Amino acid sequence: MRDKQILLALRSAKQHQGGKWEFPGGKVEPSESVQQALLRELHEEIGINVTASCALMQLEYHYPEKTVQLDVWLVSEFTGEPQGREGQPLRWVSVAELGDITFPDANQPIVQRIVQQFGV
Ligand SMILES: Nc1nc2c([nH]c(=O)n2[C@@H]2O[C@H](COP(=O)(O)OP(=O)(O)OP(=O)(O)O)[C@@H](O)[C@H]2O)c(=O)[nH]1
Ligand SMILES: [Mg+2]
Repeated sequence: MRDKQILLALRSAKQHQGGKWEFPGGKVEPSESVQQALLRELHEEIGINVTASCALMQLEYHYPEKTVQLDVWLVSEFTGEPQGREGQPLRWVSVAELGDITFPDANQPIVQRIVQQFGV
């Protein structure tokens, strides 16, 4: 989050839940903590260095083809200017705009929480 706006990235067509907007991130590797994965994924995918973050929520969602456990963190400070380092389009949206965006089905409670916590 920066200046009350939230950064989203477009998942590529060939990824799971492709063509939908995501909160940037990725899978935790066996050797690392969730915090380490957060820092690594955001550096790899959008080229930023996270300097302040806090846990927002955890959830589990059963897609027909797989189950995901999402550990969602709010990044409030970072250095570097975000860029789609894997060619993915990025966009900044206000909390009010979140309702108009197509997210993976698992994300509904995350959007609700952000609106609760940061919406007007
Ligand atoms: N990053 C991210 N993943 C999400 C969100 N919502 C959601 O259901 N997911 C699911 O969680 C999983 C995250 O994996 P990922 O594709 O980001 O993992 P990754 O960066 O390591 O990339 P990979 O595709 O190379 O394995 C995917 O199955 C994705 O569909 C979201 O908002 N952000
Ligand atoms: Mg990813």
